Amino acid sequence: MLSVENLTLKYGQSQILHGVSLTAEPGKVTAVTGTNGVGKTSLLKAIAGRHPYAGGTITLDGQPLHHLNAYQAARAGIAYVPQGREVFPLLTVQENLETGFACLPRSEHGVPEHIFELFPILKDFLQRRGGDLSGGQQQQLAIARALISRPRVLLLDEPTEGIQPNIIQQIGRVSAQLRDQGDMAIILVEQYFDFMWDLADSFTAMSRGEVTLSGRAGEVDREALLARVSI
Ligand SMILES: Nc1ncnc2c1ncn2[C@@H]1O[C@H](COP(=O)(O)OP(=O)(O)OP(=O)(O)O)[C@@H](O)[C@H]1O
Repeated sequence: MLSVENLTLKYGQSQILHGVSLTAEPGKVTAVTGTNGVGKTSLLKAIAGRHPYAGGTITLDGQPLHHLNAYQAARAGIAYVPQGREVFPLLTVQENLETGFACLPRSEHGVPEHIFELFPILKDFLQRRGGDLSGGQQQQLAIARALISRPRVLLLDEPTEGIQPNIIQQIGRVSAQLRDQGDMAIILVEQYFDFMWDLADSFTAMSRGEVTLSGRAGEVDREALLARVSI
């Protein structure tokens, strides 16, 4: 289980996160939501070692992760699919996937076949450049690349943004499949309410760097949560 406690984060002098706490259990999708600029991406960046946090603790299965950098976080089992995907446009799909090997020992350098079962289109396009894929295909590639390291925690930052409905459905199905395997905790930052509502097992809503509502599916009031996502 990933546990974030009382996390604070700053960009220079401006404090963005003010004591955020959440837990993400294996076999569950934990949704983090809120309007633009409330600090959702900053929270994921802190967990993924992409930006230092000022205070608080992050633990994975009870072990404190002491201010890891991105490489160390990946080695610890945390995979991050950034908003905007960050696919390398001039590298092929194959090469993009291989960048996921960076934190693995050489003996584990191989693209697991189940990745192509999740995203069959990638197998057809292995030699195509990342930049020539559609937005939806790039999102699939970004998720596939994150899965290469067999993470224990998968961080998805607005995976539906700018994606057509049929690919959104596929990303929903894949996320549910990964969740149902039971060994991976998924944190989903999302503003597309229905997608998140249908998929997630628990919800955390943020406003101005603080958690304003959290709870499990079935316990959280839909309208109260919706009000925190709508502007
Ligand atoms: N590198 C940075 N330097 C300074 N301020 C930043 C930086 N990155 C983000 N911010 C600011 O921090 C705040 C939170 O940004 P963040 O991207 O975490 O929010 P968000 O909830 O993910 O927003 P969105 O839904 O628009 O992606 C915003 O006010 C943003 O302008």
